[in-house]
Amino acid sequence: MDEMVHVKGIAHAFGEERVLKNIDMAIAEGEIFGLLGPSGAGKTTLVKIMVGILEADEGETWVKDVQMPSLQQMKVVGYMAQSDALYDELTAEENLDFFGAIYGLKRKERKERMRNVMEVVGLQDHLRKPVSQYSGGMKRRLSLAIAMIHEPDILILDEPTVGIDPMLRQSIWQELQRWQERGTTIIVTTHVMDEAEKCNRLAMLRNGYVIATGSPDVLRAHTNTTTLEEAFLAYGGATS
Ligand SMILES: Nc1ncnc2c1ncn2[C@@H]1O[C@H](COP(=O)(O)OP(=O)(O)OP(=O)(O)O)[C@@H](O)[C@H]1O
Repeated sequence: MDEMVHVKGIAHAFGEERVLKNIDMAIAEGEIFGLLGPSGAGKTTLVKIMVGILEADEGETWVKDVQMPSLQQMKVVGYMAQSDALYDELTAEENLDFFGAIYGLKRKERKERMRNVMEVVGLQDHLRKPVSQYSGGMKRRLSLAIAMIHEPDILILDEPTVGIDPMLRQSIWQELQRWQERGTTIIVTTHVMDEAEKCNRLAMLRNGYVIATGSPDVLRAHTNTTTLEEAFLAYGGATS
């Protein structure tokens, strides 16, 4: 199986604070890969480096054999940030159209995919509404739809289901699994254990270090624990 994302010896600091310390990670094509860790562990910083919007102080990041940051790889990656990057004064349809055009989609393609991704996130009836009238959860869902509009090979989602109700969260995960079946690689940050459970493999992060990597079953088996929470603690993941 091909490697989609390869991170080698990544280190990064903000001022004096060393946020990532010697991170190595390889993510294969078609995996759902989770970055699990408490707030401040460095998950967002790491995904920003993978996406290419932040350059690490040390190390290399490769996405499909191209070294990041790379403008060319923008079309390969769909990124959903933790804070929504939406145009409030535009409608959802106009936002999707704008981002679709940036990714080089033709008008007809944009129309078709718009409908499709808005159904995935349950917003098909709100296409014409200005984003300023969206709730926080609706904005999250629209951000996910935007990350998906160009059908990227790799979806990188930073806490995609925060603020989304359990029913919709479940249906979004089902859709992510369908995308995976079609070959999409999905990288997702979370601190929710039941979401981590849905990942094929996980990297557990704490204080800028990867403390363990493996499938949920392997991580539990290695630590002789029954839950991922217990496994995280057994690997030294106390949050204090
Ligand atoms: N732009 C920045 N400038 C200064 N410090 C930053 C910046 N971005 C992140 N940090 C710091 O880096 C550390 C790691 O932050 P990061 O957002 O990567 O963690 P996280 O694991 O994603 O946390 P959360 O789950 O709360 O999103 C934190 O201590 C944070 O304060």
